[in-house]
Amino acid sequence: MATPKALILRAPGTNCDRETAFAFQLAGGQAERVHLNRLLDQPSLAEGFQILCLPGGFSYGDDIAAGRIVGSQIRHHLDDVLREFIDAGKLVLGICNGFQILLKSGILLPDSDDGHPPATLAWNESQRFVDRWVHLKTFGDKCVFLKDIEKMYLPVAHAEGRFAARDAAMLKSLETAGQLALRYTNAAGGEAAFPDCPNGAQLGVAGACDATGRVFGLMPHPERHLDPTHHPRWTRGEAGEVGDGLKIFQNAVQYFA
Ligand SMILES: NC(=O)CC[C@H](N)C(=O)O
Repeated sequence: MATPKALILRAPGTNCDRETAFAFQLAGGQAERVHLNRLLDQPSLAEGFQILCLPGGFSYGDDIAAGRIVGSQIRHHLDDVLREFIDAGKLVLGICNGFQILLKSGILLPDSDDGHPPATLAWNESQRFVDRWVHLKTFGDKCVFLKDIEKMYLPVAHAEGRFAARDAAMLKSLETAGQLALRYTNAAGGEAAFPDCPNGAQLGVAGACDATGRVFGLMPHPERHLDPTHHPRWTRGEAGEVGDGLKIFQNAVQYFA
């Protein structure tokens, strides 16, 4: 098919939309930044795109909770549009604030029977905004965006990133289903304690996908490690040939090849 097009959905306070659009272009796709109000006004706009991406930032100033307001807008006004998008075999990616939105909207994980989300991203255990580079490891092969990726080194920058399922049974069922696809590790690839796990997430979860593997949210920022020179120690020869984050965008674009 023709080059896939990514809709980068931005809202007041989004601050990673340009970098994210650039990432999709670098990966061989096309990208257009679309304001949430435009999509609310004209939901059929989504039909012209194959990928929908919610980028990072502080949408609506993180008021009430990070991602809550855009999450509610989607829940009440765009749920059908996104469901149709996903049912058509298309891809949805949420980065950091986008991951928070995907969980709060019920798009990534369907609500439990009592109408509440089965998992959320709570305040970091430290109660502080954490901004650092983290080691990551993938689990299973369900997630389309993580195809052929084993590990990555990416930056995180968030205050509300602690993945928490509502109870142990839910956590277990997500784990068994292979949906807890991305986890923090220490530098040796082992289990991560603070600060390698920057937020106290259950099982060190850094990213999760839906049951189809085509909807994925992650706390780290792949768009901030596209080029080897983004690596904090590239001058010491520690970076690879390309930035670790690029592969996620390439996987999305190549999915439609
Ligand atoms: N980088 C981001 O997207 C930050 C997300 C959100 N504003 C938080 O601090 O948790």
